[in-house]
Amino acid sequence: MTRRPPAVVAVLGSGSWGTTFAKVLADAGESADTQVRLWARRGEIADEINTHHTNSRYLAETVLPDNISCSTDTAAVLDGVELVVIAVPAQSLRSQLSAWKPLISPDAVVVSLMKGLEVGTDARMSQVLAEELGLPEDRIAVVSGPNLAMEIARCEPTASVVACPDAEVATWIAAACTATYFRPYTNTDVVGVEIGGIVKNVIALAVGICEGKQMGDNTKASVITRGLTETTRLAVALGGEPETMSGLAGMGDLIATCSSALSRNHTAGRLLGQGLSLDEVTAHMNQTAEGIKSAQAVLDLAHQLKVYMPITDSVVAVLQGNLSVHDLGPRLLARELKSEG
Ligand SMILES: NC(=O)C1=CN([C@@H]2O[C@H](COP(=O)(O)OP(=O)(O)OC[C@H]3O[C@@H](n4cnc5c(N)ncnc54)[C@H](O)[C@@H]3O)[C@@H](O)[C@H]2O)C=CC1
Ligand SMILES: O=C(CO)COP(=O)(O)O
Repeated sequence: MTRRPPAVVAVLGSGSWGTTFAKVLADAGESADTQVRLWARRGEIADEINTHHTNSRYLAETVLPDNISCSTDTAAVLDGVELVVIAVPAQSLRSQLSAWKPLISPDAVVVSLMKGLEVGTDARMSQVLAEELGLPEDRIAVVSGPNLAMEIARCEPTASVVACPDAEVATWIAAACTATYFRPYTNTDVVGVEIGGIVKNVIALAVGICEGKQMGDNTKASVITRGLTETTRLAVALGGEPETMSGLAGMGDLIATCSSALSRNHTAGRLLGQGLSLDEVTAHMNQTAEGIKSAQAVLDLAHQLKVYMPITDSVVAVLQGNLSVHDLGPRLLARELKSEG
């Protein structure tokens, strides 16, 4: 029997992607009169959304649907909700879950939109959710793909992946976020989908550095391609499927993120390539570039699993100040010759 759509959906996190995905859910559920409750940390964000149906700090002049409400009252946002979507910076997730756990319905499905590895534990966001909320894995899902928020806020068409070990749960979530401009595919490979979304941010830093140094398309294409190779190595070592990496959550997101000035990770890399220090880049960014903090965790996982990730290794060396952006290319090119595989 097909499960009915959720009457109410909660989205925790009113940044660019949380607000945009709330719009996707609201547009998808318009005919079913779905109500989307968005949680904001700051009252002024909630007031603007409820009054003007905009979130100008993150989405400029995008007008949000009327079936989105926003509140700083987490209990009110989560009350009785069966589908909870979380879109906060990865490094902030765990510290908030202890307060959120008693407010989340015991039968809720929780979806992560986050693309980071937790510093210190190297844990994926779905793992953090399972640990802190005590939910079975078939009630935790991930959405990831070529999903630059600003383009989606403008209703520019894209596809994405909803991953959950339970295919029926993935299908139920996908139905709840299917809009005329947003086409979610389903996958049961949570590991592969998450790793694709996490490591592409690190590769995007490298491609951004190439951009900042005004290197050519051949160079960037080579970094993107070899970046997909090392991403796939890590995903498979963690139990992911190689096919997932040639899909939307792997190659798709890598292409979008490494090609777009909208990408915060690509932008951070470009600024590094132009000679800014990491502190200067961080001060310049008013949004989250997950790759900056996740890169070391990705490399830690690679070392633990004996997975060779030379691009990630070089990005970490740059971020740590142990490698100049001018030496990143030569370091990668000077390695011993080997087969492409
Ligand atoms: N923006 C995009 O195009 C996309 C972002 N994502 C992922 O979505 C996740 C959320 O990122 P964005 O919405 O882009 O971030 P953002 O930088 O646009 O907004 C961050 C949001 O988190 C809040 N925040 C910051 N620190 C916090 C803390 N310590 N506790 C609670 N909330 C805090 C901010 O107030 C803001 O509402 C990230 O993991 C990102 O990789 C995934 C796909 C697309
Ligand atoms: O994940 C994203 C696109 O799919 C957004 O990328 P950035 O976090 O680099 O902006």
